[in-house]
Amino acid sequence: MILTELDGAALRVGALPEHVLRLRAELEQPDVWTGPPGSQPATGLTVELHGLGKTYGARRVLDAIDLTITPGEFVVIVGRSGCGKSTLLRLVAGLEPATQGRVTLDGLPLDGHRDDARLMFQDARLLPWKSVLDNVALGLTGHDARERARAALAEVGLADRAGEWPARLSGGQRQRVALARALVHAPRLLLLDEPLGALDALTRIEMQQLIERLWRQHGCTALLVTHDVSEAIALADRVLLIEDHRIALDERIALPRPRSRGQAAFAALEARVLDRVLREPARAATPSTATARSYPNPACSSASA
Ligand SMILES: Nc1ncnc2c1ncn2[C@@H]1O[C@H](COP(=O)(O)OP(=O)(O)OP(=O)(O)O)[C@@H](O)[C@H]1O
Repeated sequence: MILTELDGAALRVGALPEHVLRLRAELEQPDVWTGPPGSQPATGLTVELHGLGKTYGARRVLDAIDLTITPGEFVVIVGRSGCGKSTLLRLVAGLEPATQGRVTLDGLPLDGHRDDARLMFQDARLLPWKSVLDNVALGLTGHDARERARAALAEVGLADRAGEWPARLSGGQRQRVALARALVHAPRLLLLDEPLGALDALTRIEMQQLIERLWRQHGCTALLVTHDVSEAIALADRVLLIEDHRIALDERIALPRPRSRGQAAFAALEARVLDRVLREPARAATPSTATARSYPNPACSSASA
């Protein structure tokens, strides 16, 4: 049952609300391609960081980071506030230049923002004077632009809200529109900067499940920044911890999908990663030793970045 965890949460507050039942039906659709008719799922980009560093004036944020993200992988970045998570995402998005090293996508040096990499932020950033459909269709060209936008809205369960103004949607619905706006371009890389940070707990879990399903169907590579370790364990193939300007932990999450927070292995991993994130940086191991080797876990394998 996909929504065991959601059911559990809902049951604690009473009967399952109608929107949860609707979402359950949506999520339990077979895992088949639901993109625009005639289109194909994308192939995820390979993302490589070679000695990547960033300073703002005298402030060093990231230092000599090496990392390879394989096509279709879902990588989640966690770490204390201000450690450089969003900075890393912006560098991979080509929104800012690195001050040291470089990013390559499929082996090609990144040179500014690319159309096949799409971003989603905590704030949906919809244009309030355009309808939901026109927001999703923004930047699309061709006679079938609106049809493709409609298909993307259907993918996120909002086909019936196409003509609405963004202001009339809930926060969760606005984030669904933002997700549709990203996916309509068939991105090969999806960059998610704390997109669920402002949502309530139940909506957040719904959105995690939606993102996971659509990431799988679309076949893109995904890089997500979050403060929420539970969200990281729910979604990630790998969880990276940024600490002291470097990747201090690179933990492979081998739990089968879809995942449930009710599983003992989930809870154990969450507790272990959270414990590592909260450890005082001064007492943390150096990047070369702070791998899961210090935290043996039969369910997971891990490697230093
Ligand atoms: N444009 C900028 N100019 C100067 N300093 C910046 C700039 N952007 C970020 N910083 C600094 O870089 C550091 C890392 O910021 P970043 O936003 O990447 O952290 P974060 O881990 O995403 O934080 P949070 O979890 O609080 O969102 C912070 O000290 C921040 O003040």
